[in-house]
Amino acid sequence: MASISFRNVTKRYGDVVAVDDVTLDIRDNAFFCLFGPPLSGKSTILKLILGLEQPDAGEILIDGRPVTHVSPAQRNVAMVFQNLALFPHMTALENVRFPLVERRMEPEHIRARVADVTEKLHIGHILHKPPAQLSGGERQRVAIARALVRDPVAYLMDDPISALDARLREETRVELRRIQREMGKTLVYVTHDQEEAMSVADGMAVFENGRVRQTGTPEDLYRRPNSTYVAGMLGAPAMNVLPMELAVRMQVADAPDRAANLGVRPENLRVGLGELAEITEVEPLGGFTTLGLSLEGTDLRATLRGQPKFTAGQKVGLTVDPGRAHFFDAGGAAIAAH
Ligand SMILES: Nc1ncnc2c1ncn2[C@@H]1O[C@H](COP(=O)(O)OP(=O)(O)OP(=O)(O)O)[C@@H](O)[C@H]1O
Repeated sequence: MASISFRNVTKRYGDVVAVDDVTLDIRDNAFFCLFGPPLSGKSTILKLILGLEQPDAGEILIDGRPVTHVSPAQRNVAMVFQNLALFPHMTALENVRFPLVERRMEPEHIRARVADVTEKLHIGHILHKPPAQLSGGERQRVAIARALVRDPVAYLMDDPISALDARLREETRVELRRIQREMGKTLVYVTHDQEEAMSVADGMAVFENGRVRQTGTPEDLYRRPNSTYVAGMLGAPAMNVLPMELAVRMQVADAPDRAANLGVRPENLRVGLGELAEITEVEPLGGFTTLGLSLEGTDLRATLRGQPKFTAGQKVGLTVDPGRAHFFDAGGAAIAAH
């Protein structure tokens, strides 16, 4: 079990600042997501935790102890590599046992550890098979079992399910959530998929260009983004952001004087009778419908429940759900409503 903290950590590769003055607290036993676009520094954070890279400045603590001079092996943090990293000539069981055999552990201890981990991962019935005879999801679980059998203090995953198709991804992330809870271990998980991060994480950090823009629970970040950047990264369709000159036409109350832009999530935009905006697109998605709207040339999106009877070309009125408006200053920082 372990908490992991970064204190003003910077890591450079030549002129590139991969991680820029990052301060971060990952609590013990958390499912913590590092979320951000490509090249924003997420994988470098994992390498720093593992000890494969050293920070140029700042300090990393595992369970409150600085680890700058602690070797990767002594840190006892496990990286769960993707399924390709399984040994193809070994059965699933031999793969899972491997880290313990390599450490010359007692056979009795190995048996007990392997039984415990394979039971929690529900892979007892496939242990006799070689990786080539396993499905993508099964291979992933065997890879996780091999990482966990060592009993690390925390485990790390770098975008582990991005190669799977959409349905398998959904199933696997539910499974990962269950495994993490049952193992009772800190999991640091890199993803660039906002839906994945929102659905599995108890805590997350949103990255931009090596910097942490905001940390919190997914719900916190969704409800109270500190900037247009974070607001735009979470939620699909993305939050609508429009200049206050336009927003006043929707009669938004409580706008602070400094507000330069209004942010409103598609599900908080009310579409009704009126002449304010024009519907440009109707996208029925079963349980809900997404509308494309044009407000004086600015494109907006609204998400409505069910399949309301709107058609493209129709004029409509727009208002914002009370208390659901976000305000941002000219630099994109969030400001509180009056
Ligand atoms: N070994 C390295 N040598 C030089 N530059 C590197 C090295 N590793 C990472 N970088 C650079 O550091 C920055 C951050 O990269 P990193 O891989 O941490 O981002 P990421 O958010 O994990 O991206 P992705 O989602 O694409 O994996 C990038 O500009 C990258 O090119």
